[in-house]
Amino acid sequence: MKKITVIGTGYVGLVSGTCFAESGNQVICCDNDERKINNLLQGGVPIYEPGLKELIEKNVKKGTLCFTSNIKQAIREAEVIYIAVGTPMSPSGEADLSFVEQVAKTIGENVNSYKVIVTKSTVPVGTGRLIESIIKQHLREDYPFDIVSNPEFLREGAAIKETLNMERAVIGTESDMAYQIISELHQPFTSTILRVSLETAEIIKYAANAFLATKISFINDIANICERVGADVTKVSEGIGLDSRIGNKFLQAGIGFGGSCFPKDTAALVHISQKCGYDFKLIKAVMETNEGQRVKIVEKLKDALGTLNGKTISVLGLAFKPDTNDIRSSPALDIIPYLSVNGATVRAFDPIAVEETKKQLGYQCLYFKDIYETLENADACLILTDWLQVKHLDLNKVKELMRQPLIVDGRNIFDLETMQEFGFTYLSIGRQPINKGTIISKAI
Ligand SMILES: NC(=O)C1=CN([C@@H]2O[C@H](COP(=O)(O)OP(=O)(O)OC[C@H]3O[C@@H](n4cnc5c(N)ncnc54)[C@H](O)[C@@H]3O)[C@@H](O)[C@H]2O)C=CC1
Ligand SMILES: O=C(O)[C@H]1O[C@H](OP(=O)(O)OP(=O)(O)OC[C@H]2O[C@@H](n3ccc(=O)[nH]c3=O)[C@H](O)[C@@H]2O)[C@H](O)[C@@H](O)[C@@H]1O
Repeated sequence: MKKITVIGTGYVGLVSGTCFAESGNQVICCDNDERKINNLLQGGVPIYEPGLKELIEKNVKKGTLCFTSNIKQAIREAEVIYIAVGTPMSPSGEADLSFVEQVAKTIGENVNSYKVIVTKSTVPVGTGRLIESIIKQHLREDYPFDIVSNPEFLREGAAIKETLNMERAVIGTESDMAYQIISELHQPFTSTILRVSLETAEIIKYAANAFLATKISFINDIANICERVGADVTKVSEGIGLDSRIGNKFLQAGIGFGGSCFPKDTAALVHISQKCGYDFKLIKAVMETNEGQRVKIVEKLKDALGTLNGKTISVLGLAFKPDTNDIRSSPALDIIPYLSVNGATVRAFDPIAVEETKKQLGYQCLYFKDIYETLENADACLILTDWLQVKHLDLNKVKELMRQPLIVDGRNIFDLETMQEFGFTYLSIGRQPINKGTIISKAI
């Protein structure tokens, strides 16, 4: 049992802290956002993540998990301190380290015994050393401490499952004692623990995200070729994915990657490489392809409708992917304002991300939690997130509700034969259009 303080109670901090409590440690999750902490103290959970609420309730009840905005006190009580604050993209594309630096200073000022200080936030190479020097600068007395990089690989929507059963833990540190402590913390979650240097651990995180982003842009480029040559990208994914050297994951073509990490981390990696004098052309191309996918889907829609002006468009999905209410860098945030500015009325559906989207887009669209209500009298349906509710749509009902049966699908949810059978005009990614140019408007 270790006393752990997690600084930053967001997606990563809250999930990690809760899972460390579940595996038998005494955990304090702290944050400088008092509203967030008050909400947690009152039993609320600021994010939607399957299984999280139950695990928080269980561990709070057991007394192994608590929340506070008194960060100084939480630092003093800890043996292990996890830094899990945000590292957002700055306007230049670089990772903004101001939250990390601020936390390092507060840690330095409050260290009162030996502590292991672990970075879980995704940070550019060299940040571990920077944290070490900031802490040293602010120490009140000459207390010993060790620095560790322990990057996070969880996926939103599967965060609890993937933390309790992680595929691997990467621990970057020079200290044998710190390695011992952090590897013991991970033993309940995985037997695959890789010990590396601080710098190697930091770059492993960026390399992992950049590689996954590359797979997505690669298949999207192949999808764009498929459209031109009459092939089907879903079959191409299957065909190449059967090769165990390639694997079938992250080969789903569509509107490209969103979320709080791939866009930010690919941009940060470009800066990391520039800083060390390397021109990482591949990752720049990955980003360019990704941006192009959002434009392409809107072009397909415009092309099918003739004009956006005066049209009613039902957008299905606001979150950047299913099972999360996270809308950071979600395609919907770019696409809805574009449709609206160009004269369309947008009716948007999402099962859980409506409140978050309202905060950003306000009344640029009408919001619905009922998927069928969203589709009433629509000239087109635009699928942006592969929610289960979208996959399970009753297509007969959809056809009845819409003004004309036009679906533009950014996630390749339906098979072409089904859409042909139901008589939709169906435009997807990397596959042949169905009934293009034959939309028949219903008289209403
Ligand atoms: N969201 C994800 O799925 C993953 C995120 N990461 C990385 O983990 C880090 C955190 O990401 P998220 O949890 O998504 O961010 P988040 O924005 O959800 O949470 C960060 C939290 O840190 C708090 N904070 C900021 N400054 C603080 C300070 N000085 N003192 C105390 N608290 C402070 C904020 O109030 C916020 O609650 C980022 O570096 C991200 O790249 C890594 C893997 C997965
Ligand atoms: O560093 C992070 O924050 C995390 O980033 C991603 O996790 P996440 O952003 O939660 O979501 P993913 O499931 O990876 O999806 C990212 C985006 O790629 C898109 N995607 C994913 C897979 C695919 O085949 N095609 C595709 O377009 C998704 O729709 C989504 O917009 C990584 O998968 C995690 O390992 C990592 O820890």
